[in-house]
Amino acid sequence: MPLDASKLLPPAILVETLTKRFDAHTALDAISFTVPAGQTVALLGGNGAGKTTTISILLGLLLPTAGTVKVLGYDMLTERYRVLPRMNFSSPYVDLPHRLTVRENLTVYGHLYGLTHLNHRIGRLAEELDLTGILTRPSGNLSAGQKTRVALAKALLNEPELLLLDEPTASLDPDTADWVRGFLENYRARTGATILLASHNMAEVERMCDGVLMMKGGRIVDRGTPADLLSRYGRDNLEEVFLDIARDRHQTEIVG
Ligand SMILES: Nc1ncnc2c1ncn2[C@@H]1O[C@H](COP(=O)(O)OP(=O)(O)OP(=O)(O)O)[C@@H](O)[C@H]1O
Repeated sequence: MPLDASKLLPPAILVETLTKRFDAHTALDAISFTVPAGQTVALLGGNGAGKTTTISILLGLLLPTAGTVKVLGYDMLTERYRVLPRMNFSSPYVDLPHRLTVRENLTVYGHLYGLTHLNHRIGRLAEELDLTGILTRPSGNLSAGQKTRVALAKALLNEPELLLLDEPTASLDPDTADWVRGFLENYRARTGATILLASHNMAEVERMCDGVLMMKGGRIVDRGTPADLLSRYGRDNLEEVFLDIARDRHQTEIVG
């Protein structure tokens, strides 16, 4: 039987009893989950469920109130510097400086990662992501689809082993969104990278993800493969499962 290398690696993400409070508000309430190396896992949940807070803590942008976060085997509180070069993220809510051209932005980020052969790397990503014609355009003047492709190029500059994506296809037309999903699937197949994505698009999650973490009110209220969840809730698609969870219609009421 062939050996599955991912089983020999530490989980890409290990989160134990992670809590985040903003003053009196508990945004994350002692959540625990694992993302095995090489898998694509979705964080799902309604507005305010805690998805962005989780991703921000995984990136080291927010400090947890309590709990443990290990990324690629290292503690994010004490050994962040070891893992940051091996991970990256993309979010439609984080804009690149508007006045810098696309090439200038990618160059600045490439230097932050200490990358060598940066022009070659930018040229290659520009070809893959169809950016060659807009490298000299100011980043502030791009369409949503172009901005998403530039943000992905930024996220892939260091060829990350772990990619965190906050709503990777938000505000894209169906054709561009489909292209982005295909691109990410190819990236994962080529590099063996792990992807954690927050999404409101259930079809995207069914297509791309091995695992789903359903969040609500700062807790993980259900989890499993998309197929597990469909069968447990007796539903045909994840959108219906999502609505069942959002509206507190429990599996037992639906199935049994
Ligand atoms: N800096 C902050 N200060 C105070 N409260 C915050 C802060 N950041 C997030 N919150 C609160 O924490 C909760 C979780 O927010 P978070 O942004 O993680 O949700 P989300 O699941 O990403 O939602 P959405 O789908 O709307 O992006 C929300 O109630 C939010 O108002």
